Amino acid sequence: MGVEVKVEGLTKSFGRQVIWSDVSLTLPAGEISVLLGPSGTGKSVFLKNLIGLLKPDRGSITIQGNDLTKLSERKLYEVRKLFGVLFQDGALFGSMNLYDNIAFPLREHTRKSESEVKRIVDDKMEMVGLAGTERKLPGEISGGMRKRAGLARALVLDPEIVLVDEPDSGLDPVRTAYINQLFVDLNQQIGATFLIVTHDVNTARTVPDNIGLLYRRHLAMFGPREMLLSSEEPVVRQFLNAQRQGPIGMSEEKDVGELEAERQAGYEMPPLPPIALQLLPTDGQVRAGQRPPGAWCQANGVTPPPGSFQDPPGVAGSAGNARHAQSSGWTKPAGRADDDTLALPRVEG
Ligand SMILES: Nc1ncnc2c1ncn2[C@@H]1O[C@H](COP(=O)(O)OP(=O)(O)OP(=O)(O)O)[C@@H](O)[C@H]1O
Repeated sequence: MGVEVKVEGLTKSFGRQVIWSDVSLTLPAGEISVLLGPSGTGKSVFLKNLIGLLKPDRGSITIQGNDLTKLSERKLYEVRKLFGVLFQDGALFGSMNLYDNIAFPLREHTRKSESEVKRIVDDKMEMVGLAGTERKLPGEISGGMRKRAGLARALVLDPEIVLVDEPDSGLDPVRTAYINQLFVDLNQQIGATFLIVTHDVNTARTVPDNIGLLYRRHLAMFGPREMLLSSEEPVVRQFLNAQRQGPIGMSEEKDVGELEAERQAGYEMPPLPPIALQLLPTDGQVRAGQRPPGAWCQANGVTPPPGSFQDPPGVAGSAGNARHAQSSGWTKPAGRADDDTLALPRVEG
């Protein structure tokens, strides 16, 4: 399950306002990718282009050999069935209970019997932890539950590609952590290709296999998580480390004067923080797209920042690392203390 999405030279404007131009990236089949960018850089517009709700000015979006930008409305309707989308607010119908909201795409797009619909809805509600809330109305539940209901609805047609727009908006950090874990678990269970649009740096640091950053109407960088988290590229470094110092200003980019003032004030970019361990599925299995910690750095001769790939404080006995080791063939080199810096993956044969 999960299909590749290949975007080449995509450009979108509204009238004379260019939102972004020449965006090229490939979402690898079955992997989780995150798209970051300052507010207003066109991340949501990018998602809407991917599902054909907006038409780009130029460029192509290729899925299973079809260029979505060139499809007829009828063919596009068919290809859209590959997608499950979670919009920012869950986009639930306020007058329908959760069961009917989640059943809606099945009743609308398939000829399944009501007993079959019930089986699928029950299954998806269980997957997102909402079993027992079928009769609740969207207005009676929390924002986090609404998102999970929206997610269940996005899953009912068994999508190959799941698009998520700002899952953390309006959620506290704990609920954000829960929903992030849910994405990892779902990716492991259904194997779909995930693209998550977010501003949340912690999500970007711990969830995806790949990260992209939109900035100044371009895709500044897109690639494996470890590549961006060890990047010295000023924009990438500033954004991923949530710093004030760097080229991104209050309203998009800083001008030359602001940068010069910053330089004269002696501001320097702090050292790169450690690369966190990537979240594992809760059942301890490794997702198909998951790479062993440090694999990209090792393959590319990059020394990760000190302290990388350690368990977060409070995880006794390096349980997380042990789980990585167990399931990915990765081992911590002998003779290194638990609080030592980097342990690289074992290179096979
Ligand atoms: N249908 C539309 N017509 C005209 N302009 C639009 C339309 N949709 C979006 N825009 C403009 O495109 C720009 C990018 O909007 P978008 O919502 O994609 O940004 P974003 O990166 O998702 O922002 P945020 O992180 O704040 O949600 C904004 O200037 C917005 O006003």
